[in-house]
Amino acid sequence: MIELKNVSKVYPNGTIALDKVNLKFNKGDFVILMGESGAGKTTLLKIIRGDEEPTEGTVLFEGVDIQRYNRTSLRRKIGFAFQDLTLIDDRTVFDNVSLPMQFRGASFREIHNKVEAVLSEVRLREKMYKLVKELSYGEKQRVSIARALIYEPIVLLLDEPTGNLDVDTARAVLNFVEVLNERGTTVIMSTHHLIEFGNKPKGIIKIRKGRIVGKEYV
Ligand SMILES: Nc1ncnc2c1ncn2[C@@H]1O[C@H](COP(=O)(O)OP(=O)(O)OP(=O)(O)O)[C@@H](O)[C@H]1O
Repeated sequence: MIELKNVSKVYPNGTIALDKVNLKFNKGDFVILMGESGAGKTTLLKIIRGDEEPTEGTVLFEGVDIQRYNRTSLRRKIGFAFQDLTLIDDRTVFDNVSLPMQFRGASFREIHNKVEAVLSEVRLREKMYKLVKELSYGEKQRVSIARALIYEPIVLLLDEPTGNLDVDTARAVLNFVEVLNERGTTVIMSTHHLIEFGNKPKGIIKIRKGRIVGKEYV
């Protein structure tokens, strides 16, 4: 469903973040991108979401060049939670999670029901009306994932979802993501450390200095 063909990304300052990357992701995959800091993981995720344009090569989503794919439907189909979280600290959890739906002009009832359901999934239902700045980092991480799930995306991109989390919270987040994957969501997740979780084999893609240096299953 997602295919990268000979994708390179050179930032304006000359940094080669990705170098001739060829990858294929299929529906229902659970793929972990592993690589050191600066390897190009975030850049790869941004390119898959169409947020960064490759300098060379193409990305196909459902067979269509992602740069030509309708932006709104792309945003709905590909949910993401990036490292920097981009949450609004002095707004409630409810506001943060519902923002994408508010932009779409959904009714309050529709928004409320959906937000409540998604927050229950990430076990944050009771924090719905708390301000984001009152939450722990692990809770913020889950708010960010909840927001990514509001449209029931078919692909979920997670950039270091367990970074800065203690082992138990990290495992809880990963278990939840695994449940989503079992329900059919394609998951592509970056990390630089691997925490053991679940039984289903995961594809691991190793990336170093912008190049794919290994593919395996664990
Ligand atoms: N906007 C940008 N402008 C210039 N260089 C950039 C930009 N974003 C990233 N880079 C550079 O591109 C390379 C890849 O960065 P990227 O953020 O994709 O790595 P990463 O593997 O996600 O690292 P981390 O694990 O630290 O998040 C790095 O050398 C980085 O400094």
